[in-house]
Formats: sequence, structure tokens, C-alpha cells
Amino acid sequence: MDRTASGEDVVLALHTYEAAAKERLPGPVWDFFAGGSGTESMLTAGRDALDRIRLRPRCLVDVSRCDPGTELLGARLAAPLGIAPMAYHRLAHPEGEVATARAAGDAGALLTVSMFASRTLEDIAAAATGPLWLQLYWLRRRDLMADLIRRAEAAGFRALVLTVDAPRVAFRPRDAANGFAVPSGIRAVNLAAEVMAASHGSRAGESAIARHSAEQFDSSVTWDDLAWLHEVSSLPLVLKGVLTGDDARLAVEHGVSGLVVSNHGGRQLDFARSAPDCLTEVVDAVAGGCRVVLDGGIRYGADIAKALCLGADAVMIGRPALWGLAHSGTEGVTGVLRLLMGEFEEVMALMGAPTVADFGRSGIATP
Ligand SMILES: Cc1cc2nc3c(=O)[nH]c(=O)nc-3n(C[C@H](O)[C@H](O)[C@H](O)COP(=O)(O)O)c2cc1C
Ligand SMILES: O=C(O)C(=O)c1ccccc1
Repeated sequence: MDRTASGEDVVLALHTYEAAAKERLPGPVWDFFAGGSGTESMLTAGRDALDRIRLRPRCLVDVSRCDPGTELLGARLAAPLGIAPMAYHRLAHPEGEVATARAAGDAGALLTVSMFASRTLEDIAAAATGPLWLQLYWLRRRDLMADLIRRAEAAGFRALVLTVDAPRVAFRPRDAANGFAVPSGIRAVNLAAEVMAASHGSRAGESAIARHSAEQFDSSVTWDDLAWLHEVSSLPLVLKGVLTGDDARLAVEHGVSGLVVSNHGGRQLDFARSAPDCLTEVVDAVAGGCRVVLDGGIRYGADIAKALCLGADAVMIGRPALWGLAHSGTEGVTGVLRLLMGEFEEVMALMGAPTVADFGRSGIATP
């Protein structure tokens, strides 16, 4: 905690939440949150790419009123900011996704709920006052996917997010070393217990998350299978984990409404090109044919500005939301979102960009 001159406790930087989460959480849970795949080369790649980008401000623009508000797939947002899908929020706080949903609503941010959420879609929707998207992995059991989608539609979710960078969960050395398994009191409650069984029960030297994905994910799906999703649901479809212009073009041809350019937080393909480095290629390829969101290493308001300059419509944060949750539940997540939004509003003023439409390629320089 930082302290103001008048002695109040305030949180002035995201790393305060990170430090608190690390202190509070059991070691293997911290490792599951913080860890990456393979050599963990991708844990820093996105951050490094963002740090290399420098801002080019304009001056003598009227910034007496800056409006960070935007619209994304039909939803109003207080800023171009959302929370990326992450499994099992109850690992961070007993209220889990319900606390996260309240915070996202309070702050006016988007929340993407993981297929492996630890609270029911209905409870999450009841707590939410802002837009919700549902993330899916493609399971062998399509009947369970269809059931989940119907429930999400009934609960008012606004889009489906199919994660396409994880035909299976990659080898993550920390989870393997810890024999990480989801604790028995925490469950992916939106799916039948029998398809989740492999996620529980620790075995030395093996991650139960990886074991479960190898057993339950359908790694044979291809572009043609997207037709099935369009048949099952009329909700807009977003693909998460696209990193090339070629796939971005295919996505638009297949009726996709949005893309999340992402390295999955450094947890899937090791030695990939970083998501910020892929953004221009993807934005150019879709040529306005769908919305584009960036995630991975977003930690400052300036990162939101940089992503917008590169042509993204919005960004999502992953781990910082879990840090806020571990720090103090709803209040912590609201604190994280407001910190980033406050920084972004200041960057708007100092950049001479009073609306999100004022950010463009001329706003940045890359070496
Ligand atoms: C603990 C954890 C669980 C995650 N679970 C999922 C998931 O269920 N589905 C998914 O598409 N991505 C998942 N992700 C990836 C995030 O959606 C996101 O791409 C990434 O965390 C963004 O990077 P950041 O953490 O640096 O902000 C997970 C990430 C973490 C850290
Ligand atoms: O997507 C992930 O990164 C992840 O950790 C996860 C968790 C549970 C099931 C599948 C993947």
C-alpha cells in the first residue's frame, strides 16, 4: 500500500496488487497464474514490444474534456478496456467471477468469462451490470458446448470468444514441477463433472490442466467447423489467439466479428512473435472487416493508447485482474480497472487526443 501526504492508504500502481497477490496466494496457485510455457520466453515479449513503442504527442489541442468511452460489438464501455478470460477466479478469491463481474460493471469495462469459470454463468450475469462475453475451448463433447452457449444466450451474454491458440494446453514447467491440479473445492461449475475430472487430483511431475486438455479438447477442428458455431448461435463470434494476417483474413471470410491478438499471456506457443508486433499485420489484413482487440502485458494507461495507435479497438488485461481479486475481491478489481482508466485519461490529455478516435499510426514511433 502507498500512503498519501494526509496519511490515507491508496494504491498508486499495479505492482502493489501484484505484490499483495503473491504474498497471499499459495505458491502453486501463484505459479499457475504467473507462469508461462516452455522457456517462458513469451512472458516478457509483449511487455518488451510495448515498451519499445514511444508516443508522439500533439499540442495545443482542446483537452479540457477527454472522453475515454467507446463502443465494442454493440456494447458501451467507459474505456476501451476489458478483462480477458481466465479460468477459476475462485483460486484468487472465494467470490470468484461474481466479484470480478461486479467490478467490471462498476468500472464500465467488458468481462470475458472463461469456459472454466468457477461460478455459474447465471450467478455471474446476475452480478454484472456491464457487457459479458463467453470464452470457449472446443471440447470433444459438442453437446456440452451447445448447452453452455444456450445458457449464455439466456443469461444475456453478448458474444462468444473461441480460443484458437490452444488445441491443447502447452507444457508449463512450473505447473508440471508443482504437479498442479485444481483444488477439489473449486470447480468449473458450468460443465459436467465427468468432463472436468482430469483437472483434479495431483500427480507428481504432471500438470492436471494439461492432462485434462489433452483428454477433453478437440484438436481436430478447422475453419470449416466454425459453421457449426454459427448454426448453434447467432451471437457475434470472436477468435482469440490469431497472430497472422493470413488467419485474420480467413476469420473475416468465415463471418467472424472480432479477433483478439494474443500470445495467451505467454502460456501457449513459446518463441512466437509478440502480440503487439503482430497487431499492424492483423489490422491491415481485416481492413475494417471485424473488430480487433489486443491482450498480453497491458499494465499502463499508455499501453491502451499504443494499442489504439496500432489500430486496435480495445485491450484486455489478464493477470492484473486476478491480482486485484486476490488483493481485495470486487474492490481490488475495481481498483485495478480504475487505475488503468485514470492513467489512460491522462495520456489522452497529454497526447492531445480527447477521444479514442484521435489515436492513429501518427501517434507512435517504433524503432
Ligand atoms: C491464470 C490464467 C488463466 C487463463 N485462462 C484462460 C482461459 O480459460 N481461456 C483463455 O482463452 N485464456 C486464458 N488465459 C489467457 C488470458 O485470457 C490472456 O490471454 C492473458 O492472460 C493476457 O495476458 P496478461 O496476463 O499479461 O494480461 C489465462 C491466463 C491466466 C494468467
Ligand atoms: O488457458 C489457460 O491459460 C489456462 O491456464 C487454462 C486453465 C484451465 C483450462 C484450460 C486452460
